[in-house]
Amino acid sequence: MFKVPPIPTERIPELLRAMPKAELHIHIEGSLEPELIFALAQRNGLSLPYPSVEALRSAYAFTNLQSFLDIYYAGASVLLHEQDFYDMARAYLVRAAADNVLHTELFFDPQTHTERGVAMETVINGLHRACVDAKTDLGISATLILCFLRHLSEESAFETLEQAQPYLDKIVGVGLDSSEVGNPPEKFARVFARCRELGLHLVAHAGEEGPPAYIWSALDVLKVERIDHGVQAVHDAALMQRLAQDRIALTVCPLSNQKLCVFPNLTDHNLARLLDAGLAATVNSDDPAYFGGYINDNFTQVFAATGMTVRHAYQLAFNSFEASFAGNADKRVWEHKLKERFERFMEHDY
Ligand code: HPA
Ligand SMILES: [Zn+2]
Repeated sequence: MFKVPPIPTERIPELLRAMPKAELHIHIEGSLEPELIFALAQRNGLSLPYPSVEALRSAYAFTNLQSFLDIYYAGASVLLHEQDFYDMARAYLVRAAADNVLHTELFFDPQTHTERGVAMETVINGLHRACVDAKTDLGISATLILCFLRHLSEESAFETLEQAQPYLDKIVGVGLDSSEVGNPPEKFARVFARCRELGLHLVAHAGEEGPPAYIWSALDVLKVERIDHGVQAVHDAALMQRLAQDRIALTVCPLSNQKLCVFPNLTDHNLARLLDAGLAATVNSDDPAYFGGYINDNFTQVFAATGMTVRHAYQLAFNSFEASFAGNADKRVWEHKLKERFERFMEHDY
């Protein structure tokens, strides 16, 4: 185990921003800033039910997951053409590179678009082109994870998989998102089994608002490799043991949890408790345009609120590389860069 250098506490925010990291839980439609929503609406000749950027932004006051999802799907309705998807992903990737993100796995929700008559090809080609360009000119590696909307039917998920079939070389895996409570993982057992046969990686949102039982079934029925959110696992000791033993990563999103009232305050967040119990937790932004911050804001704010340590910082960044679906050669390079960055910090080199 890497011996973390004794970096002074007051330099932790700076360290958190500078350290290399991977982002594994980011809905690309949730990176759509109000300014870009308005620009795309204008470009596409659409009118919005808000008079200004400020009016739209001030509507971002959420009480739970559903209150957010309603406005999130409305925002995504300005995306029509391949270039729109490209521009959205490009804006996020530029922002992520500035936060020292070396690798990211972008969630996208095709049903939000195909239900409005936008072709799967338009969605995937636009996002994929942004990923290719980002590797070349930003030096950031980016891959795509197709998410099924769990409030829709199993039949719709199968139809979506069918539409994605010609583009499977452009996606690394599938996930499950949208309204959790009342839509348990079991509903998608067969479609996940099919995705597994196709060689795709599998993840699912579970235990954000839903019970530990949904995390168990994401693991045992869907056979996912990571759990998105998973913060409700602390209510089940046997589940905590299982997650720790199998090194199942949790992609935790502190500002999202705060904004959707999963925890009353950021000071109540259980991230340190998850790490201290030996779970492979990571920090992510979820929907940064809606929740008030990108990945570095998530890191600095949760550390400031809960008093986590340099050891936690190292562990979180290490976990993010380890839990990614990148190849082992890339992981070793990133982990080496991480160690080096921590060591250089001791020499006051920033
Ligand atoms: O945090 C989330 N949970 C479920 N679905 C979502 N879709 C975007 N963000 C989320
Ligand atoms: Zn999410």
